[in-house]
This record gives sequence, structure tokens and C-alpha cells, in this order.
Amino acid sequence: MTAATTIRTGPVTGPPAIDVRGLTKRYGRRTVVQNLDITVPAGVVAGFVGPNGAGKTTTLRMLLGLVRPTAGGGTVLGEPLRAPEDFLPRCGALIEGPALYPGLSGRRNLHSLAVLAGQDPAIADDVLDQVGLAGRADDAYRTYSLGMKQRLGIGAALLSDPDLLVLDEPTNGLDPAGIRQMRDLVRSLAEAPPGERQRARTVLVSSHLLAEIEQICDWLIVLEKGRLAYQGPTASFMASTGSRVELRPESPDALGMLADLVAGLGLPCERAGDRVLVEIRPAAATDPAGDARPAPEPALAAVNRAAHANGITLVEMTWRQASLEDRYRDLVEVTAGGAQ
Ligand SMILES: Nc1ncnc2c1ncn2[C@@H]1O[C@H](COP(=O)(O)OP(=O)(O)OP(=O)(O)O)[C@@H](O)[C@H]1O
Repeated sequence: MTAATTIRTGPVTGPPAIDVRGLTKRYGRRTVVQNLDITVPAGVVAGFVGPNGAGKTTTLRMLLGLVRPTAGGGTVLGEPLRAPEDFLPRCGALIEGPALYPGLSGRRNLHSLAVLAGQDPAIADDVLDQVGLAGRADDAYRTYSLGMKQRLGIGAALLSDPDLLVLDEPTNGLDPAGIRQMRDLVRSLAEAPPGERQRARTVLVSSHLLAEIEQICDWLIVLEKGRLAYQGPTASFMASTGSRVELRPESPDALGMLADLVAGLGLPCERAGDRVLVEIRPAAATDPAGDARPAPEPALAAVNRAAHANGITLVEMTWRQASLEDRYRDLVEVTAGGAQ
């Protein structure tokens, strides 16, 4: 399957792939997942992000019927969470390192798994191609790099042609090249060659590598201390981040007046070296009541005009959009002191 011949099947309208409410897990007196409402539309690549110990693996295990929730319920692929036997045949998962035979080749490993599952072993060859291992299919598994082992593990999860694929930290321990290959693979898994796959495939991938998630996921779920910190389109998450503009006047003597002018326009700012740093907050985050602050570009134009009208020449205006990391840090601060 090549990128040129693939089309995206989702996101699609229709019932969500995952729709759970109040999902909670307690171990003894410790609540490790608290009251999660998660909705993942069918056909998206959804990123499940959170620091170590946030409860990602526990949640994924609950969604796959491997751990019984203390409270909460809902549906996976339209079937009740409490009846995993009804949806598991349509799921594939890589939750822990793949359990494959070191002495067998990649092909033999997948053939054996297919036969054990009562499937046509020929599917193993398609899957090897899909995960980029066709060229090394006959080498022993133990000779594979960590990235190749992970990709073969994903291959094993793909044997049943699942509608929902769950991958727990597939980039863990990989070098930058391995991460890049995994990123391309994960994206391609929600796509399908024309005519081959009529149903949308949903991929739920967990990671603490926010930059990776930002690049490959349409949908984002952020977990912090067992609680939901954000859920929605990745693009909306990014749009709700603020940005910062750095202004450098031609003369450092103008810094004080420039800062006053910017503050007079209602924009928070501070002086730093030969610059004035202006914070441009998204309107919704700044004032939920709807008292919108200027959007970045009109705000910049207003700053520029005010500077010019007061005889200040700006020799630099640099606009830096806050990264996913910045936004994530904000969220983590807000939700700190959560479930545990
Ligand atoms: N079987 C268990 N018994 C007791 N506590 C558990 C059990 N499984 C997980 N926990 C605790 O639940 C919390 C969440 O763990 P979990 O593995 O779900 O987090 P995570 O977000 O996947 O973290 P990581 O990225 O480190 O794997 C941790 O504090 C962990 O120690």
C-alpha cells in the first residue's frame, strides 16, 4: 500500500467507535482513573496523551475488557463495554510488547498467529507489506530492531482487519528514525486502498510524546492524574492555545513607551532585553463570558499602528504560536491535584 493509492475513510459520521461515561478504576483506596467520559468518533486517529502514571494503560485495558471498571460504562464499536466478547473480535491491540517467537521469522510468526486464529495465513503477507516488513519477512524476529519488533506486533494486531486498533505507547524506546516510521505507519492504518475497506477504521494510540500525537492524530484525549483534561479535535486544541509576539523597536530607548502602548491596547506584555513580549491569548480562554480580545493579526496591526503614530519604528515583529507542549503544561497545571 503506498501513500499515492490510499484514501482516508474517516472521520465519518455515525456512531462513535468509543463512547463511555463515568469510567472509574480504583485499586484498593487509590483511584487511578476517575469519572472519564470519552467519545472517539469512528474513523479518526485518536491520541491518548498523558504523563507517566496518568492512567492511560488502565483506561485502554478497561476499554478492551482486560480490566473491569469500578464504575462507569458505555459502548465500544456500538457494543456494551460490559460484553467485550461482542466487540473484541473487531479490535486489534498492542498493549504490551508483542509476544512473538524470537527464533521464527516475521512471516512464520504471523502465519502461526493467523492459523491459530482460524484465519487464512495469506493475510500475513498483506500485513507484512502494510507494516513495511516485506523485505525482512524471512529474517528471524530476534534479529529485528526494536522499531521492527513493534511494527511486527502491530502486524499481529492487524491480522483480524480490526475496526478499532489500540496501540499503547508504540513509539516507546524508539530512535528518531523508528519514531518517524511508526508515525507514518499509524497514519496509514486509518487509511485504506480504494474499494478495499468499506468500514472506517479507528486507531487509538497512547503516547507521552505530544509532538508525535500532534502530527498524527485528528482527535486528542489528554489525561492528567486519572482525569480528563481535554478531549476534542487536535486542531481545536491547537487553536485554543495562545501565542506570543516579540516586538523589537529600532531604539531601545523606546521600549518603555512601546510597552505602555501595548498595555493600553489591553494586551498583557513584559519587557525582556531589547524586546517587548506580548501575550496574545485566545478569546475563549481569556474570557469565557465572550468579551473577546483581539485576534492575533488585528492585534498586531493595532500595535504596529500605535507604535508608528508615536514615532516608534519596529524592526522586528515575531509571532510564535504556543506549542502543544505549552498548552499541555497549562492544562496539567490547571488539573494538578486531581484524582490521587
Ligand atoms: N494492578 C494495579 N494495581 C495497583 N495499582 C495499579 C495497577 N495498575 C496500575 N496501577 C496504578 O495506576 C496508576 C496509573 O497507571 P497506568 O499504567 O494506567 O498509567 P499510564 O498513564 O499508562 O502510565 P505509563 O505511561 O507510566 O505506563 C499508576 O499509579 C499505577 O501504579
